Amino acid sequence: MHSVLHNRFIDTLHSAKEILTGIVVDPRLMPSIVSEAHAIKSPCSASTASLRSRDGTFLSHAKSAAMKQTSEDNIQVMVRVRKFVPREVDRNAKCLVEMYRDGLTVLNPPEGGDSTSRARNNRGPKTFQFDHTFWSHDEEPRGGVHAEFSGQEDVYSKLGEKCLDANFEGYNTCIFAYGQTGSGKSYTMMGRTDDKEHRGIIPRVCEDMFERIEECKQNNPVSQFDVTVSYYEIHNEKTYDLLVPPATPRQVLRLTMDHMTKTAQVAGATERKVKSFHEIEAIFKEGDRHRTTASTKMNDQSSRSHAVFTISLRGIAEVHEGRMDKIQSQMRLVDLAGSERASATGATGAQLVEGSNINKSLSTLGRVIKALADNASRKRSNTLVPYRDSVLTRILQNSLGGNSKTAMIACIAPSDYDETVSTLRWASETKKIRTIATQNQSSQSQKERDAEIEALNVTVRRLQSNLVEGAVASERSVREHERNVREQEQRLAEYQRQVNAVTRAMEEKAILSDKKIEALQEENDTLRAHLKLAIDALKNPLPPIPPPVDPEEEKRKAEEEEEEEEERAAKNREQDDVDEAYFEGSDGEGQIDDQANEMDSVMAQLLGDIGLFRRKLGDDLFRFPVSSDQRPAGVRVM
Ligand SMILES: Nc1ncnc2c1ncn2[C@@H]1O[C@H](COP(=O)(O)OP(=O)(O)OP(=O)(O)O)[C@@H](O)[C@H]1O
Repeated sequence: MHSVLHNRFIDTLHSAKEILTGIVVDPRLMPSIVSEAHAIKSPCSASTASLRSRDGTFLSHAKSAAMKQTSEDNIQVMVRVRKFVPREVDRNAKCLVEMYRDGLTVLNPPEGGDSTSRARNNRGPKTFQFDHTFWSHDEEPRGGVHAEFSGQEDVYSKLGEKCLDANFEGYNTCIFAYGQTGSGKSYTMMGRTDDKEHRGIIPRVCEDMFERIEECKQNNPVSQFDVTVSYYEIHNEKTYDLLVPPATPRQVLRLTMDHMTKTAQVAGATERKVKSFHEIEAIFKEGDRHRTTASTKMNDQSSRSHAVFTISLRGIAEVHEGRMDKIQSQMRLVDLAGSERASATGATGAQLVEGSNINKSLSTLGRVIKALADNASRKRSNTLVPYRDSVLTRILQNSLGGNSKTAMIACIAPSDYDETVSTLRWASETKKIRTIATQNQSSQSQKERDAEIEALNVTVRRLQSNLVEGAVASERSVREHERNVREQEQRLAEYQRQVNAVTRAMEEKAILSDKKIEALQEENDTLRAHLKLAIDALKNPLPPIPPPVDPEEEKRKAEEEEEEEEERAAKNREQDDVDEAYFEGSDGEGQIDDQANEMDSVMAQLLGDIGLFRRKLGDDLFRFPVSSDQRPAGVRVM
C-alpha cells in the first residue's frame, strides 16, 4: 500500500514536471524570464522570424497548430577518401581512387603491389555513384580529374550543416561513418578537437547549434532552448556510458523498448544539459578519453567500439504577435568501429575477440541494410529486417528504418582496393534505403495557446491537488502504518512476556512436582520394604545364634543364670499376672496382621492420590505445552 502510494506520488511529480517544462516560456507563467528577455531586446515585431537556419526560416508559419509534415527520403550517402598516412608513404603506395563530384572510380591495383590475389583476379576499374564525394587525399590540382579538395569545413557544410537545418525544423537526424579500419571515420566525425581546422563534424555541429541558438535569442527574446547530450559506446556487444569515469567492472547499460516508437532505447545513459559550446566541448572530450581504443598495425589509435553521440534539442519561440513555434528533435552522430582483417591488423587475444565482435555487428548492420534496401526497391517488400541480431542494429533501428533523416559517410583509404570496393558496394546498397521522417514541430496562435495554457493550468492544478492529496495520504498512511507497527510490537512483546511467565511457572511446577513424586515414591518404597520386613520377621522369627562355649565361663554363667533365673522366676510370676490381664481374650499374631493391613490400605490411598496428582499435571501440560525436555519425568500429556 505504502509503495503504491509512493509510486503514484512519483508519477504525479513526473507528469507535473513534464507539463511545467512544456510551459516554461509562457509569458504569464514565467514572468521573470519574459521581463529579463524584454530588458535585453524589444518585443518581437510581426515580421520577426524566430527560428532561422543560415539559409532561411525553419518553421512554416502558414502551418496550422500541431500539424505534422513527413519527409520520405533515401539515406544520403557520401564518400570521402583520406590522405596517405605515414605507413602508406613509407611503402610508396599508389592512390587507386579517381573522384568526381558525385561519383568515383577505383582503379586496378598495381601488379605485385599491396593488393590481394582476389583483387588481382577481379581486375577492372569499378565506378560508383553517390550523393556527394569528398576528395581529401591531397590538395594538388589534378587537371580536373578530381573534385575540389574537401577539408573538414567542406564536409561539415555539405553534411553536418544540412542535418542541423533539419533538426531546427523538428526532424530527427543521424550521421554515421562507415569504413575499414584506419580509413578516417574518427577523423571525419570527431577530428582533432584541439585544432580548429581539423575539427570533425561533431564539434562543428555543436558549435554551430549554439551559434544559431544565440542568434535566435538575439532576434527573439521570447525564446528558449534546451539541449541535452549523451555519449555511449558499444564494445563487444555491450553498451557503456562514456560520461562516467570507467570503473572495474564497467557498468553495462540496458536496452529497453520504447513502446511509442517500438525501438530500443539505452536505459540509464547519462543525459547532460548543456548551455554553451564550451560545456558541450568538455563533454565530448571527456567521452573520447573514456572510449576504448588500441594501437593496431593499421591504425595507431584504432577505435575498438562503435560510439554514439546524441544531441537532443527542444526549442520554443514567439514568432508573430503571440504565435509560438515549438520544435523537438534529436541528432545522432555515430562513429562505427572499422571492419578489419585480423591478418592486416595483427590482432591477437582480446584484440582478436574485439575485431571479431566488430565484424559480426557490422555484418548484421550489412544484413539490415540489405533487407531495408530490398524492401525499399520492392524486390521483396516483406523481408524481415534482422535488427534484433546485434546491439548496434537495435540501437540504430530508428535511424535506419524509422523516423529520421539519415546520412552515411563512407570513408575509404586511397590504396586498399579490396576494402575500398567492399565499402563502396555496401554504401551503394545503403543509398537505396528510404526513411520516413516526421516533423516534430507545432505553431500556435495566441488564442490556441491561451486555450492550451488554460487546459494545462487545469491539469497543473489537478496534478497539484493530486500531489497534495497523494502527499497527505501517503504521509497519513505512513504515520498510521508506523503506529500500527508500534502497537503490534507492544502487543507481541506483552504476549511474549506472558508466554515466558507461563512457561517459567510450568517449568517450576513441573520441577516441584517431580521432586514431590520422587520423594513420595521413595517414602512409599521404604515403607513397603519396612512393612514387608516387619511382617516377615513376625511370621518367621530367626533362632538366636549360640555364643562359643568356655567351660569355666559356662560354669560361672550357669551359676549366675541360676541365680538370675530364680529372681526372674519370682518377677515373672508377678508379670505373668499383668500380661495375662493384658492379652486376656486376644490373639497376638492376628493383631499384627491387622496393623499390616491397615498400613497397606493407607499406602493404597497414598498411591491413588499420587496417580490423581499425576493425571492433573498431565492435563496442565496438555493445556500449556512445554517441550519434552522440560516435562516432569513420568508425566504423559493426555
Ligand atoms: N582526411 C584526412 N586528412 C588527414 N589525415 C587523415 C584524414 N583521414 C584520416 N586521417 C588520419 O588517418 C589516421 C586514421 O584515421 P582514423 O583514426 O580517423 O581512422 P578510423 O577509420 O577511425 O580507424 P578505426 O576504425 O581503426 O578507428 C589518423 O591518423 C588520422 O589523423
